Amino acid sequence: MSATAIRFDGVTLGYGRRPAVHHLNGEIAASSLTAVVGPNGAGKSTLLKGIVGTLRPLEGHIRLIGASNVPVAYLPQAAEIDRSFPLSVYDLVAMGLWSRSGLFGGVGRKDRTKIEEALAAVGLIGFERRPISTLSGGQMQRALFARLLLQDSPVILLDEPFTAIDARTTADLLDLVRRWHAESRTVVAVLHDLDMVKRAFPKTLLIAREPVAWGETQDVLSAENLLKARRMVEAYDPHAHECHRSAA
Ligand SMILES: Nc1ncnc2c1ncn2[C@@H]1O[C@H](COP(=O)(O)OP(=O)(O)OP(=O)(O)O)[C@@H](O)[C@H]1O
Repeated sequence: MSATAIRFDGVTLGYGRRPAVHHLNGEIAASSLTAVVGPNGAGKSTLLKGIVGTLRPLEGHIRLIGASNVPVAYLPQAAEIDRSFPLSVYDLVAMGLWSRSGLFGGVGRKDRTKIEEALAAVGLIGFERRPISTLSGGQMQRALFARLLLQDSPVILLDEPFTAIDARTTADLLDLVRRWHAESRTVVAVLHDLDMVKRAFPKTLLIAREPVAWGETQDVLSAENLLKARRMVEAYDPHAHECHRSAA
């Protein structure tokens, strides 16, 4: 696994001309396990979309350092996934191989073994033929984690992966996150459960439209920083079109 860092240079991300996240400079270290936290509307999902590349920065650059042309594995928020699409669990999980084999690469014997291993790792053996529309929220999240396993990417981004998921499923999926970290992948997760962040995520980026604190989790999650983040989001003018502050 080639260790990959994520570098931000003067990054502003937004929609139209409206900035949602700005003044972002720094690096998510290769092989680190980082939580992104902040109040609602702080720009956490926007940041992940910028790293994946579905949202291009209005200013500045986001670069992956260490891996060239490797697709980032990305789990969007559950609300963004269309579950009415007629797809079986097996096919959903197999899609994880597309980034490597291509859409029309076909699924060979080795691939079938990998798919079965991924289904076993998330406890979904026996669910292969089930349409995804019939899965519970937790089962769907297990299937999506199996797809991430097959993507085998050095960079994995998770947007609120444990929201509305029961304790057992959360524990199982958190074990996979720990496994990815042990394999030296760079893992970034948007989370709201600060107790979980303190327990399981060594690094944290606290944002409120711009970075408030970034570093060791125990330093970042101080009462003072959390209050500052809340006030910054509350004070933010949603109608502002441009930011006149220097990006430095
Ligand atoms: N597609 C979009 N078009 C226009 N504005 C958007 C779009 N997506 C997000 N925004 C705005 O960008 C800002 C940041 O949103 P974002 O979803 O990144 O926040 P978040 O920190 O992930 O919030 P939450 O914790 O509620 O999921 C918000 O003001 C939001 O309304």
